[in-house]
Amino acid sequence: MVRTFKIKVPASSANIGPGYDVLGVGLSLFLELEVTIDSSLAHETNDDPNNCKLSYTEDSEGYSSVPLRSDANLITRTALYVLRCNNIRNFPSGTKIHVSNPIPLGRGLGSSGAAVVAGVILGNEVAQLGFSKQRMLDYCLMIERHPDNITAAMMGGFCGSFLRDLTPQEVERREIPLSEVLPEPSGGEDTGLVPPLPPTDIGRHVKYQWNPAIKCIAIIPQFELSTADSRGILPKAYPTQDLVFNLQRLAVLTTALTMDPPNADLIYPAMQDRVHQPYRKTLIPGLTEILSCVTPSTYPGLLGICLSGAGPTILALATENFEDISQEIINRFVKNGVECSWKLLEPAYDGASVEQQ
Ligand SMILES: Nc1ncnc2c1ncn2[C@@H]1O[C@H](COP(=O)(O)OP(=O)(O)O)[C@@H](O)[C@H]1O
Ligand SMILES: N[C@@H](CCOP(=O)(O)O)C(=O)O
Repeated sequence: MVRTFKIKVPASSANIGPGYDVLGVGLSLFLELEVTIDSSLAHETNDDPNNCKLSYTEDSEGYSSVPLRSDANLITRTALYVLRCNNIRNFPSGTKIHVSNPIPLGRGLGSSGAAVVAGVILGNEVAQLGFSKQRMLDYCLMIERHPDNITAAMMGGFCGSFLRDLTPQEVERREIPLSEVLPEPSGGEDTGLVPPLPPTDIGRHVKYQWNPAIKCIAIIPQFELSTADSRGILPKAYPTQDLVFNLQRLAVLTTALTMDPPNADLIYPAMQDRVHQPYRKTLIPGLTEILSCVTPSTYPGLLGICLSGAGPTILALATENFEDISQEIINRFVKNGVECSWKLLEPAYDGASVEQQ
């Protein structure tokens, strides 16, 4: 018997200004996996971690760069981690995975978060583990250690999330180097290790309302900026007044985005940040000018503007005038030698999904 199912996971924009590592909104741009498993072969034991056939549509973002070996590709490495935590070494023989990915890589639209969520769901479906989304979040957070993209991609909508304090024993389990959590890419000796199960309820979240009149304009520069590099540039400590600056705005912003009609006089200042954007400006030409010069008073319809995730994409929240707003931001990037594309997106309210076919 052949099992076929489709996994869909939304992109996400994290931080939304002051909500560094806290806020994320799922977006209407979906990573999709078409999976086929020949269950007549599923019970065959096999020692090859690369026995599944992985392919991408030719129009997928990163088509020419993402690895197709399942112990090297982020989606399938993540799935292998879930399988191995549950005493299953590899994909069933005859597993085929065809990926369609419209989420630009390394741009601040949660491509890695979507890949990790898709991989955990894939592992859950292949092994028929019956995990809830909340339990799958634990596996995701063992791999992508900030909850904002992962939570928005898994749960959908506009989310706030935190990581709970772990017990010393859990920290010991949690602090396993990623190389032990995920199988080594091709060439690494398969140690046969069974990774410990992740602690439960590592991440907790709430889903906020979102005024549907508020649309998400993503202005996407053509250069990649890895999230790891963009996180590495941030200070390890902050002046109290900068943290208070962000906390105050975070508390106001989560409600301001639910209000009808939307109030730009509240949303625009509430989207300011002193924790990550000031330091990332050195990595993104034109960011300083764009965040300070494109305002609701110069562009009617604009509510707020910020770096999307770790960048370089700019997220502009607006109710109208989308073309003019995006063109102004594109023009300012071009003046700094950066070419861009743009997309008009909506929140993805339902998050990740699986459709049996
Ligand atoms: N659909 C995908 N398939 C395989 N790997 C992916 C996919 N999406 C993202 N990745 C991996 O994640 C990396 C980008 O992650 P990251 O630097 O966090 O940027 P982003 O802001 O897009 O999340 C890519 O270089 C690639 O290694
Ligand atoms: N809070 C994180 C969010 C990273 O989002 P991504 O879409 O760039 O992966 C950060 O700002 O580092």
